[in-house]
Amino acid sequence: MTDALLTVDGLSLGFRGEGGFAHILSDANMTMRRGEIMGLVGESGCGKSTLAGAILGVLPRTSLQVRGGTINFDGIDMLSGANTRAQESVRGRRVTFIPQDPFTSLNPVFTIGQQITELMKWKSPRRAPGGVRLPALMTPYPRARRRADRDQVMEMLNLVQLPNPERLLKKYPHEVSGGQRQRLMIAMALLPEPDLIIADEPTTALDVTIQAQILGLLRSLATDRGVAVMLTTHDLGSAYEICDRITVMYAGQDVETAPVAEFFNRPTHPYTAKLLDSLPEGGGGMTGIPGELPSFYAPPPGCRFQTRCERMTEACKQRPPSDIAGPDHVVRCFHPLHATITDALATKEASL
Ligand SMILES: Nc1ncnc2c1ncn2[C@@H]1O[C@H](COP(=O)(O)OP(=O)(O)OP(=O)(O)O)[C@@H](O)[C@H]1O
Repeated sequence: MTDALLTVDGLSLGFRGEGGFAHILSDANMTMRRGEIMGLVGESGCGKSTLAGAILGVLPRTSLQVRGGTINFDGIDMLSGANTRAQESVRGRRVTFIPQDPFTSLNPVFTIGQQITELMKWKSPRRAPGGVRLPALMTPYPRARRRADRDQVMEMLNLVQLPNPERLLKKYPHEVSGGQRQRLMIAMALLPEPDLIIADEPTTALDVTIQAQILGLLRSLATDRGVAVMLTTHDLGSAYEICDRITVMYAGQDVETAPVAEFFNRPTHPYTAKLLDSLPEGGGGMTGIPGELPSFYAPPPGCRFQTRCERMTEACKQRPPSDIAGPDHVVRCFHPLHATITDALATKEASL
């Protein structure tokens, strides 16, 4: 795909723990295009945050083992150990992050202003990449850049509709509300002028009336600025409101990817259909699919969803289904729910 900004291809990784090796992602794939909002949805524990963490490079190094696959951001291999300088120039600058809980991501002992100044010192779009590396305290922050950065901060705080930005910068994190903190997080994610924002359930910690405002703000700012957003969420209602495409994860694998209208009108993987059926009226969380996720320590050969699927056959037990692509619609299933995809499957299987 020519317009791909981020490509995750066949990513398999996990953690070594007391119970053995936990296969958290197994042959996971996803693509992000410039300027789009992609929803990454699925039940709790299916690997959404782990995939986000792998892209951001924040998974615990001591227990993490990458067993295969690639993450490519705009031509940069984000997994290679030989590429750390290029990766550093991407993380926090070209790829930024909005956390689930804005309170724990701000340091309680520094004012908001001090924390934004620190962010801009290192991640401002005016900071020249590369150069000589000095210890943090000796790294200069020239006055002219500091002034231009501050102007940009004020403009951004206005854009995210935070009143009295001058006063806000003097406050400590505990002195502002959850909604204001999350607006601040959106501002901080946008300030480096990234190409991609990873938003990991950015509204879960907020009051339900504030959630829609925050997501609407994220959508409009991202669209205005042409920034891609990867939104991990349990909430299919929110994904419907703001996403262009949706990828469904199940047990560490992407099982279906489709444009948002097609996703809701023609769910094609049996798991997606069950997810949509399980929605309480009016949208909301995902509960109520009988059965459990398979063990991460000993995932079944074949399809991961087999034990919960009414369409399961012998083939599903024996080998993993491959991705079958319709136009712009990818599903990992031997028995998809729609004829167009089934036809594609038949053609592909016949040609093997
Ligand atoms: N460092 C780690 N060591 C061992 N297991 C881990 C580690 N990090 C995550 N896991 C496990 O990986 C699985 C997937 O977790 P992950 O947080 O990626 O899922 P998720 O889909 O984002 O869930 P949620 O929606 O609840 O945040 C979980 O079972 C989790 O316990």
